[in-house]
Amino acid sequence: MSAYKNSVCFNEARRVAIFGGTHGNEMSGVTLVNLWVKNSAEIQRKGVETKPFIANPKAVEKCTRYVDTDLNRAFSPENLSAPGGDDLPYEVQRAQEINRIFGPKGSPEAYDVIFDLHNTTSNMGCTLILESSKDHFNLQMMNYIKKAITPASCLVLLNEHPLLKYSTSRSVAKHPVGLEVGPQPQGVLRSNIFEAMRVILKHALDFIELFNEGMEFPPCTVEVFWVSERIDYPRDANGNIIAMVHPNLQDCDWEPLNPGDPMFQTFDGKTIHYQGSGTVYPTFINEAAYYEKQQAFVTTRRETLVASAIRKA
Ligand SMILES: CC(=O)N[C@@H](CC(=O)O)C(=O)O
Ligand SMILES: [Zn+2]
Repeated sequence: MSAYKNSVCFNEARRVAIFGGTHGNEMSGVTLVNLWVKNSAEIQRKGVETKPFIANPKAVEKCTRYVDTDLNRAFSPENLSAPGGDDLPYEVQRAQEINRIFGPKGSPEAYDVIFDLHNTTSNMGCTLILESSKDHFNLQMMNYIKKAITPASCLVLLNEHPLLKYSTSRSVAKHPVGLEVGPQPQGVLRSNIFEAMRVILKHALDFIELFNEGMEFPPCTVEVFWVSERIDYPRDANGNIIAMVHPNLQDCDWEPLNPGDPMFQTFDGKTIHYQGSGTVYPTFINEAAYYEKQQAFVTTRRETLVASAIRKA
């Protein structure tokens, strides 16, 4: 039957959703999803039902990240089972609603794939975000997309960390995929960023169609950047920021940062150096939405993962 030994089987991915506006001020995803709600021809594929969906309509209306609390942190078991109805924060109510429509999270009824479209103010380019190093379906999808968009490139950020992982909107699906494209200011549309996002989605949906048609994908390797540490801005005793991202680091997402390299510049011009033990790859450098989260950037380690061959069950 299979051309490869140890091929991992997955069910066909028949139910796919594309979320835009999980954050209401990230305009590429909001705009693409609104377009596709009007006319979904571009995102339909044989044997797949793809649903475009505005995840946080109230935040989109106000062009703000969220109304009460960050929707992309709201899908914890506690929130999803919280009683309280109308008294709950808006985004917790919305998370419960999304979980009813696309989940329940962790159940066999859940959607197969959710693509969640985000923009960053950081100079990250095209970034696909995964939550598990063991999801061979998603790893194969990453390999397919990377090859398909050559000579353009996209990197894979793996957010699998006991403390830094958070409960995302897309985590409701069996195979959650984040797509983060930048740099783009909040509330702004840039054509290059919009088009880059659109192209990635096209290839991702092509992959799903091919998989459902029975194509087998041979074993491969995928380079990932594995989240390792959150770095906050230097602060005074009152919690106020006392330094900015150093000019040598600003916009240098994914470039190696070595012990001793400049990291921050204080308001009186002093340089603060990176004190880690080895080379890391910083990303989400100076992301606007992360000031409230006490995060100046996140460090990652570069690793090569092996993806097993996959085929449909
Ligand atoms: C800038 C931004 O919103 N980034 C996303 C990343 C993700 O989707 O995992 C977030 O913090 O929710
Ligand atoms: Zn976002």
